Amino acid sequence: MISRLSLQALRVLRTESRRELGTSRRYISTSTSRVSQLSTTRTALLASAAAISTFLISNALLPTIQADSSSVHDKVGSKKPSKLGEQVPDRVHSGTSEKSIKPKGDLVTVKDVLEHKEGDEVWVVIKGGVYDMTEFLDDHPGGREIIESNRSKDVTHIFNPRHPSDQLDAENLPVNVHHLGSIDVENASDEEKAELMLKVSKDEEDEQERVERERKEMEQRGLGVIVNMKDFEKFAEPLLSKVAWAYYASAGDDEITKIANGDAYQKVLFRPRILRKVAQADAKTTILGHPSTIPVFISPAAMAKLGHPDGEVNLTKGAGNTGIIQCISSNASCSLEEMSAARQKDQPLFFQLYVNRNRQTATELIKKVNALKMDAIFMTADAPVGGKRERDLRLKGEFEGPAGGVSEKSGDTKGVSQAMFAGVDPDLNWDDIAWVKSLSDLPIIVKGVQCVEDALLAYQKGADGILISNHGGRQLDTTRPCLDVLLEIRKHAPQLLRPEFRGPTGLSPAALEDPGRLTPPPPPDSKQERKFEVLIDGGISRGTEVVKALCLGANAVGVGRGFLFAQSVAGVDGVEHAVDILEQEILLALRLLGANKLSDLRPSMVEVKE
Ligand SMILES: Cc1cc2nc3c(=O)[nH]c(=O)nc-3n(C[C@H](O)[C@H](O)[C@H](O)COP(=O)(O)O)c2cc1C
Repeated sequence: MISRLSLQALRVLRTESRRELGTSRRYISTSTSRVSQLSTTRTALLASAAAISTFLISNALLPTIQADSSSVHDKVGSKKPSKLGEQVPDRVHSGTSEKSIKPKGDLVTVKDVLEHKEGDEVWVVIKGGVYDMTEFLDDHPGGREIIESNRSKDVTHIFNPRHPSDQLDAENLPVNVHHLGSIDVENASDEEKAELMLKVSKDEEDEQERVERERKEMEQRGLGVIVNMKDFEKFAEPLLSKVAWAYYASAGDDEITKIANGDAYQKVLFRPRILRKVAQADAKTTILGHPSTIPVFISPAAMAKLGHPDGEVNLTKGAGNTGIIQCISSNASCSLEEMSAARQKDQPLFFQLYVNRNRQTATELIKKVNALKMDAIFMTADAPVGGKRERDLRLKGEFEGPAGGVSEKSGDTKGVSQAMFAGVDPDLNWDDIAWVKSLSDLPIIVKGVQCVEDALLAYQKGADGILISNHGGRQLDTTRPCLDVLLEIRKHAPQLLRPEFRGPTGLSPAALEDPGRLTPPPPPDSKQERKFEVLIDGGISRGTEVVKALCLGANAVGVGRGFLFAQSVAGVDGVEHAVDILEQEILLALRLLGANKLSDLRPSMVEVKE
């Protein structure tokens, strides 16, 4: 059976297929012997290729690059270009790469591909192109099994939702993946075509039908049925594939922290003030100096394409249209270029950095982030290794290939999450803040702070702020909810907060002395030496929760899953609707609290139940 995407590829190829077949035959045999010669030096090639291997982990967004003679400590391209798209680092293949001398556009017969079902060379077909993956097998973060078990197949429909659409462009292809030419489907027999196609299991067919049906139903319902952020999750579940749902919803072990993150906000209660003019209310703020219409940013969450074909680009567009800020994941399923192209003029974008264990690769990524005019780097520090996310692990077979299909469910295959962390440096440490700073002038935020000691260290080591986060409960389970970390910082290191937020929660003597004052003045000796922002995410789904976090001194909050589900349900419209819901809820909370704007908020407006 021919997959939908392959039919599309077939149509595209029809024009190309008229090219002379003899050439491609000659080319294939040449290429085969060349690869055989290369096999003697494979070890050496793999060693150097590993240095710049890509696909997904941090470097998914990276082009393959020539070894850079400049020091990794050089600041490169950190000055903002005047126009979007300027100063993108050169994307050059290694001059020694064999594939760079392969002619493009040659036709490879289906028969040739099928003949590689056995033997040393592992070929696959993706989006009409034939690729020799042999040298890349060990570098593939999802494991070699997924490629090996689908060798000589058209794997487009496994590839697409997990990789940026420009991943196969010459400049983004890992140096050890060789593009052999275009597949000649036109001249293949029906049997050969059938053999090339991945077998779609009944389960998978049913799932595709279910997803399409649910999407249509959702379109008919319209976004009016979604009145709060939790509704997005409810409506997203039926229209997501099992794999996507498991990946988005999963958290570490028993998911205790994930649940506690949200529940913690219930112990913070408001102390509203009355009889204040609240007709005018405004939720605008700045985050790291950049304007935002609400004090909420999109926390970086990978693999948005699992939920919607346009993936993270939905988040970029939705954020741009509503004036909020997206923090892009290192493991985004759209490329940085795709998101940059969708970015509006002057739209701020933050970038979340997983530091690759190969520091040259990490350096190139930071250079690229500089050159693409991102506005801050969020260095994720709570994920030296991936958490044990069991929903995801249980579906690992389905992640790797269609259930019941040709893909073998090997014990070594990885779920989506596990595949994500293969390249991350587990030795990332406090000195690396200085290292990142040596490569970029952008503000550095340490993401994943979970106790006051580390908040203090982040300040001491020169970070420009912290994101209190436990990765949405996806890492170490039974860590405290993020709100408790904010409370601990208030108690033991209030100097990290802005002066007006260092006072006590609840009733203060100053307020009793002047009950008409909405906000007691900041303590006189509370001069902050350096601008340092305290951000928080985890379990936030309500405007009231946003306002509570702000009363307690957070500059802004991040929302991860909420936006993933919103874009899954309705793409850009879903993101815009989510921002609208949050904005309305924040404004309502402000008004009912007796405040008109975020700068009115103070700790005295809440009380914390112990
Ligand atoms: C599906 C998913 C993928 C995520 N991917 C990343 C990531 O690539 N990098 C990162 O630093 N955090 C990642 N996170 C964590 C989020 O940035 C954020 O800390 C978390 O989602 C906040 O909790 P919430 O989902 O309850 O809002 C991810 C979270 C989810 C749910």
